[in-house]
Amino acid sequence: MIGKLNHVAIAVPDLEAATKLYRETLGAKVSDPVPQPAHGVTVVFVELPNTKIELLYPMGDKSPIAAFLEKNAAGGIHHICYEVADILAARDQLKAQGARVLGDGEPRIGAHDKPVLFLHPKDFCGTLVELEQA
Ligand SMILES: CC[C@H](C(=O)O)C(=O)SCCNC(=O)CCNC(=O)[C@H](O)C(C)(C)COP(=O)(O)OP(=O)(O)OC[C@H]1O[C@@H](n2cnc3c(N)ncnc32)[C@H](O)[C@@H]1OP(=O)(O)O
Ligand SMILES: [Co+2]
Repeated sequence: MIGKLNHVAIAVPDLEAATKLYRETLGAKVSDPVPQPAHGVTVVFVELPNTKIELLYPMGDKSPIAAFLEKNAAGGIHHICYEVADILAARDQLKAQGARVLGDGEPRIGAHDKPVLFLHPKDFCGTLVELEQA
C-alpha cells in the first residue's frame, strides 16, 4: 500500500526562524510561506534531493497543530506523509482493518494539490500518518 516518503512535517513555534535555520544554517532550498487556511496551517517546504521537509505554523484559532505546539514548545516532528497509488482504496482497506481515519474520512486537497488523509497516531506507533495520492 504505502509507497514513497513524500514529506516529513515539523511543527515550529517561529516560522521565520525555522526558515532561516534551514536556509542559512543547513543551506537548504526553502520555499516562501504558503497559507493553507483549509488546513489551519501556514507551510514552508524544504526541498531535499530525495524528499521534502514541511515546516508547519498554526493558522487561525482552530489550528489542528495548536495543541501539539502547546505540548512541544520548541516544536517537533508532527507527521510523516507516505504516497499511495489509490487513496480511496487505501482508506477503505485501512478502515476494514480497524484503523481510524481522521476527520470525516473524505480526502481533502493538501499542500501539493493532491488528495490527502490522516490516520490516528495511536494506531501507527504514536506517529501521525498522512497519506497523499501519488
Ligand atoms: C496543508 C496540508 C499539509 C499537507 O501536507 O498536505 C498538512 O500536512 S496539514 C497538517 C495539519 N493537519 C493535521 O494535522 C490534521 C490531522 N491532525 C489532527 O486531526 C489532530 O492533530 C490530531 C487528532 C492528530 C491530534 O489533535 P489534538 O492534539 O488536538 O488531539 P489530542 O490532544 O486529543 O491528541 C490525541 C492523542 O494523540 C497525540 N497526538 C496528537 N498529535 C500528535 C502527533 N502529531 N503525533 C503523535 N501523537 C500526537 C496526543 O498526544 C494525544 O495522545 P495522549 O497520549 O492521549 O496525550
Ligand atoms: Co503534511
